[in-house]
Amino acid sequence: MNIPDTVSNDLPPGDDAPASPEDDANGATDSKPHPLHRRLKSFVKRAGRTTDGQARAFAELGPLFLIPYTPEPLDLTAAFGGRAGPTVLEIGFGMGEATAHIATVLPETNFLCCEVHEPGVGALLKRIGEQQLSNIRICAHDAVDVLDHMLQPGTLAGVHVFFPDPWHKKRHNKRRLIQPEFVTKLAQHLRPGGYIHCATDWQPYAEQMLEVLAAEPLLRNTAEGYAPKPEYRPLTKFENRGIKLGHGVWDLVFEKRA
Ligand SMILES: C[S@@+](CC[C@H](N)C(=O)[O-])C[C@H]1O[C@@H](n2cnc3c(N)ncnc32)[C@H](O)[C@@H]1O
Repeated sequence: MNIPDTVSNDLPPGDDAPASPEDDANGATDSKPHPLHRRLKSFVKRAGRTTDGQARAFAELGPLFLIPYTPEPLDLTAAFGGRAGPTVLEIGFGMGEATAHIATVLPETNFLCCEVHEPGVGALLKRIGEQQLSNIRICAHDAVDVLDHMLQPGTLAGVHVFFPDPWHKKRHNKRRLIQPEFVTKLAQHLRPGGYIHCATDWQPYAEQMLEVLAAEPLLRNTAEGYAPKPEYRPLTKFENRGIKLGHGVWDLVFEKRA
């Protein structure tokens, strides 16, 4: 199926958008929440126009590939049309370029992919149609809720977190996805031998990732320090642009201990 597009909406992935209390629908503002009750809010919804092609993909493919968020355990095999297979959770796929590539090179794996940016969801649906992908399902919802309410501990074969919002400013660092409590939660949801693969082009965040992942007792590093880029992860347009500007990229791959 080839769904034509009319307007390119291949925006660079979201960056350090200013956070304000109004952005924060659930009230996790910068104003002193109790640390034990602070809820991770790792994104600010970006504006963005859904193209005609993306809208068509929503209408035609949404019913087949979108998993609605409900705070109840998800039957993963049923969600993938009866296809039992290892399931990888991707958090924040942006426009889905890497996601679609990886789903093609790892056809036996089921990918449950979370993204809150609507044009990105449309873009991935469009790629699913164009590339005839059957091993992706999308939950257009906060991955923190999905993990908390829809996924069972010990079930995931892997977690992909590629170029998560870096939240550069010190006072926004707490919005970073890769921080101790969330990594513990991710590790608990992995099956033994399952992996977490993170990548970033922001060195201070890479350093934080390495420190936090290495400190999680359920995990072990598959490399000494940063990992070589696994073959399945493609160099995206965004990453190539960065590399041309001389920016570094750091991959981290940690495995759940048996
Ligand atoms: C900087 S972009 C990177 C996108 C993509 N992984 C890439 O490499 O191009 C980070 C994305 O993560 C999404 N995101 C951040 N927190 C999220 C969450 N808790 N649940 C789902 N998506 C999230 C944002 O909407 C944004 O599109």
